[in-house]
Amino acid sequence: MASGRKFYVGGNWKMNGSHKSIDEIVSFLNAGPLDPNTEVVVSPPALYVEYARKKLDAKIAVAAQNCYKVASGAFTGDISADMIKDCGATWVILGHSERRNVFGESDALIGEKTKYALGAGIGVIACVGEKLEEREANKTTEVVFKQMESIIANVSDWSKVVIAYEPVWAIGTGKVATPDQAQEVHDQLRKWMAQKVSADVASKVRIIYGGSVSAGNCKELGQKPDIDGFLVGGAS
Ligand SMILES: O=C[C@H](O)COP(=O)(O)O
Repeated sequence: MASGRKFYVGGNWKMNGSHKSIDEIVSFLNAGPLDPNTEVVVSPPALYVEYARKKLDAKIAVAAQNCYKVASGAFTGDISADMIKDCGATWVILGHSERRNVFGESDALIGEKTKYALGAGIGVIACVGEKLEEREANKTTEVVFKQMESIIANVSDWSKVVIAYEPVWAIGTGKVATPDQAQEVHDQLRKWMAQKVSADVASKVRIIYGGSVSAGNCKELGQKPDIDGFLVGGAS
């Protein structure tokens, strides 16, 4: 971490949890102590967003894991940014690799969702990342920049966006990117942002890393100058 960007740590619980397990995590988190220089956000499944929000201390923010691109309508099974806000959460994760690769979400749809969520007053954790075969074919930046194009075209307020670089090959595999591998992509992303958006936005936007982050490896990763936090799955 460097240059005044507040460290950001998100816990993405994915499709896991119950009232009982959430109660346990909430008591642990509420008991703290939390570093006041770190923004902490937890992301329960949608059904538990409001429950977690009501139980957690105000110093811990809540994020939904996904939402659709409009306020309401005939979209069975989905939720909107307006509903997330109504339930007291302030962030949404969009473009997670599981949404892209399991549910087939496109860059264009993720861009539209980003635009709508920001407009509705919800912050966006925008996820990008390459698959193993793309990294092995030296296409990491090509892939990540393409995913980013649809996001930057839809951002109205960069102070409400956190970028999560999550190499797909590192997610849930125990195969964490080395601090140098992650730093390299974060640095390239920040330079790309400086060119495509502005030097000011590039210097202020938080770029967090996700993919097999644990208590054991987070310290070394977090010391890299362009790693501004984490999106943690299993370990959260
Ligand atoms: O959103 C979190 C990422 O998918 C990382 O998951 P993981 O920590 O289980 O590898």
